[in-house]
Amino acid sequence: MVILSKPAIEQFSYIRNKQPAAALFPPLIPVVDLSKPDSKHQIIKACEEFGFFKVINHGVPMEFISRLESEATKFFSLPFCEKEKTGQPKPYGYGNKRIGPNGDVGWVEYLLLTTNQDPNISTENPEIFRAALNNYMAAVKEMACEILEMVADGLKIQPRNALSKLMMDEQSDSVFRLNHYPPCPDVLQSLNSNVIGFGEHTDPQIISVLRSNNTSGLQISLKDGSWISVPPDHHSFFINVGDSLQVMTNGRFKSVKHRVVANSVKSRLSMIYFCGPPLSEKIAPLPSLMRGDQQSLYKEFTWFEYKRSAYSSRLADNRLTHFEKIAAS
Ligand SMILES: C=C1C[C@]23C[C@H]1CC[C@H]2[C@@]12CCC[C@@](C)(C(=O)O1)[C@H]2[C@@H]3C(=O)O
Ligand SMILES: O=C(O)CCC(=O)C(=O)O
Ligand SMILES: [Fe+2]
Repeated sequence: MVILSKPAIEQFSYIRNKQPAAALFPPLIPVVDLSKPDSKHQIIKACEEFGFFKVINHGVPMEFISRLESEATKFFSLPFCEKEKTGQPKPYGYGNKRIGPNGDVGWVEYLLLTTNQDPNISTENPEIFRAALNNYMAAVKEMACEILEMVADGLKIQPRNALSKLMMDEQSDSVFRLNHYPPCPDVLQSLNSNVIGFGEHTDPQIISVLRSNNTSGLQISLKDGSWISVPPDHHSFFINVGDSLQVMTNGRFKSVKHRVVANSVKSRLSMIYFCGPPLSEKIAPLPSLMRGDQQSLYKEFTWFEYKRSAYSSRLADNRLTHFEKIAAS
């Protein structure tokens, strides 16, 4: 049995201030069936209202998903000293509890990988892990590309690949993350508060494509500041609008604030493909979305500049505000 001393208990973050609870009947998370002809309109609506939606009939073979899940489970079950051999996430590698370089602490361990280089994961059979990763990432990338083309279509942006080409570019700075949230011992879950698995934040990229096992924990924040739990569904994917897409739509879409709370019984395993543009890409509202003399709400910046700023500010900060033009008073 593991006995946790008081200082060890105190180092984790809890949800202290209870935000307004979502209404008695919280809104249902939009579900987009990618095989339906009107899915682009549903995507636009969901991006405007929630910055978040679930996709079904996505075309990613269940076999690819299960294989990667099983490889990731094997990896996270290794003793710490084995996992550590993968190297720290500087920027890519194995991380434990410290979420990113800022000292934010979560009840989580993870592998952070780049999507355009074979990773060096320390497992018994790295070749099998790599093959599972490559199959999964290629299929998810294709689906993400299709979704971004539907977004462009739905917004009447020309050409259709104006958004998708950024993540399809050879130089795209996309990242892939495997998160493992072990069951959190009850001693850490004090009355009325939950241990944080991953602190609240928005994803800085264009969109993120998330798949998890059947364990709950993911929550999204609604426009009124309340939080709702996302019912897990291991057959589907969840799409987050990221900060970059908020800027490219000049604020018409909002990036979704989300977090993960620890579960006391089951472990949660999530795999997330973060679709990023090339580092040198200018992140700015798409010209075809700007009507008449409409101005950009944001200053000019590149993905490199935004990423640097996101990594140096703390998780919960509304980091896009540094890039907003100050409204004339
Ligand atoms: C505290 C952190 C940890 C960061 C950077 C910084 C703020 C936002 C985090 C994320 C969140 C989305 C995925 C990720 C890969 C990203 O791009 O931004 C994460 C990154 C990391 O895990 O390194
Ligand atoms: O693990 C999850 O379900 C979400 C984690 C997350 O938001 C992230 O890694 O950016
Ligand atoms: Fe996230």
